[in-house]
Amino acid sequence: MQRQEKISQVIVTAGQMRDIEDRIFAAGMPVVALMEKVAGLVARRIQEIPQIPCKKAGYVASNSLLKKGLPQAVGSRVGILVGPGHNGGDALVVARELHFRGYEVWIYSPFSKFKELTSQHLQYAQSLGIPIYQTIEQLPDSDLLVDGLFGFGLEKNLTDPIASAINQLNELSVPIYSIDLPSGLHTDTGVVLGTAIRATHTFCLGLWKLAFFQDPALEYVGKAELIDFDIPLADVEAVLKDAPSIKRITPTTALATLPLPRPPVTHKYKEGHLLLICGSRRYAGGAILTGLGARASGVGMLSIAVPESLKSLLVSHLPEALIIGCPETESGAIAQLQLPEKTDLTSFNAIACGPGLTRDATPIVQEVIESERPLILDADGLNILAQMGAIATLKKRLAVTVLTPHAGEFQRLFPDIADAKHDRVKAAQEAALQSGAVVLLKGARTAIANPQGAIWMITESTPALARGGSGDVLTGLLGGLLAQAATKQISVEDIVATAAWWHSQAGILAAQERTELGVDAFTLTQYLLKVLS
Ligand SMILES: NC(=O)C1=CN([C@@H]2O[C@H](COP(=O)(O)OP(=O)(O)OC[C@H]3O[C@@H](n4cnc5c(N)ncnc54)[C@H](O)[C@@H]3O)[C@@H](O)[C@H]2O)[C@H](O)CC1
Ligand SMILES: [K+]
Repeated sequence: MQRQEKISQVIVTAGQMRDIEDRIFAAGMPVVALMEKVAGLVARRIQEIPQIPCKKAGYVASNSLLKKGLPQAVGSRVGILVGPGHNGGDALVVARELHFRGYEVWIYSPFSKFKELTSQHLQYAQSLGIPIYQTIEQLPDSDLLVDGLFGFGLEKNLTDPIASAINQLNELSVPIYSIDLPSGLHTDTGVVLGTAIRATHTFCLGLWKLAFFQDPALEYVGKAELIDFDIPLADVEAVLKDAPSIKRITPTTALATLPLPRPPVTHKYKEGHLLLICGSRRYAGGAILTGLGARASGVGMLSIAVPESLKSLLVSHLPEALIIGCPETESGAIAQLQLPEKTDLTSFNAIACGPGLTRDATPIVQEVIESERPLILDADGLNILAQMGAIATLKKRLAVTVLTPHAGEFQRLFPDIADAKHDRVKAAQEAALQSGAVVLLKGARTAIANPQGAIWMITESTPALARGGSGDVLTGLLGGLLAQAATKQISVEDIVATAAWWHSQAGILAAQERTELGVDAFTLTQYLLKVLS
């Protein structure tokens, strides 16, 4: 794999980034030189992005310049927000470079103490005649702001005057480009420390920081871009070797698994046999959507257990599947798993259980949990598991379990684990460690954790997927892939991460073609294969 691809898959905490940086400095790279290099790259990127100056400037960007995306120094007034640490130092190098490129630059910095290097850059900027303001009221109009207030060194809540200054700067209708991460976000949890810059664009330096993929940060980072400044892979590997890895799923990693390879000579049972257990009289549609998700996975054989009264409906939607009509409760839930003759749960390579079951199907969920087959639990499968006591029940399982909760289901499953909304990555990690299951925690950015503490992040998604039934599609898709993986030597974690990536990409593609409003769960099933074609 190419260095750049490897670098783009890594996600680090603030502590790990600092350790990597320390190794580079210890090896002889001067701090000054690194700052110069990094901030130089940022300054160049800022010049490449076409600016649309604010109307008050009385300057209208020429269309031809915008179309060509050419740098546009003349008329661009740039405000540089400078903090006390090295993030501020980066910003001052950017200020100096833009000044020399003909931009009209001013600096805002309400601090009186700076780190040594930052202080030197500030002094030089002043000597160049770049105006420096300490109060927000003094600031002139600008077409663009560059945010270098805080980077990964911020740990405490922001207070006034800086907090109210940030709030006022956010109110200006001026694009804000943040250096490393929007000032005010916690680098690891993405939590807003009092207040934070709402960036239009963020240049993440060197390696992706965890905050970029935590739900609370998403509305602050804008368009995020990694600025690769040639960190040696050996330093990254040395720092991360003993820590549980956190990896982004990129198209390269997902497409290394998809489409699952098929030998030229095979038969349907060699390509995986999946049992879906889903649906009730009340929630019939969920069973269809789960089945359609499984269909897109290419699974060799699909059996779907539903309440008897849903059988003909399922047959009409999924003629290729074996539909197993089961005796039902008065409420219309599956009362008993009545598998065809000569079949028992060991006949299946994987079982996916939950969508649309209702809680009346408790005995069925108990039965599959006791089986020794790879099992995916979703929706009511998770709610029933929560009632049974998730951790104690899962620990007894002899085969792999994959849980696919959203934050609410997660809380019911693992009430003693810290709030999944606060630090989703840590929450998923803890749940997997304690239960021995693979945990896929759904959210704006899905996190997947295995019992060894490793994490996979789905870093691209769309709010179009926040819609009833889209989780059912994922469960079917994942089930189909898991059943096939059993014969193909692919790890469960890779399969789970791949399924989640595929599902998100289908949502993104469908939203591009049909708008975010046009991605109902049935439509989503129709876009799954388009992602691969
Ligand atoms: N990672 C790299 O390889 C490179 C990073 N660079 C840049 O450096 C920053 C990190 O710099 P650091 O000085 O460690 O931290 P910050 O600039 O984020 O700020 C810390 C600074 O702020 C003070 N402080 C902390 N919390 C508060 C608060 N709530 N209120 C007020 N002041 C606060 C603290 O005392 C420190 O003085 C990284 O993000 C990059 O932008 C390099 O330039 C290049 C290589
Ligand atoms: K920043």
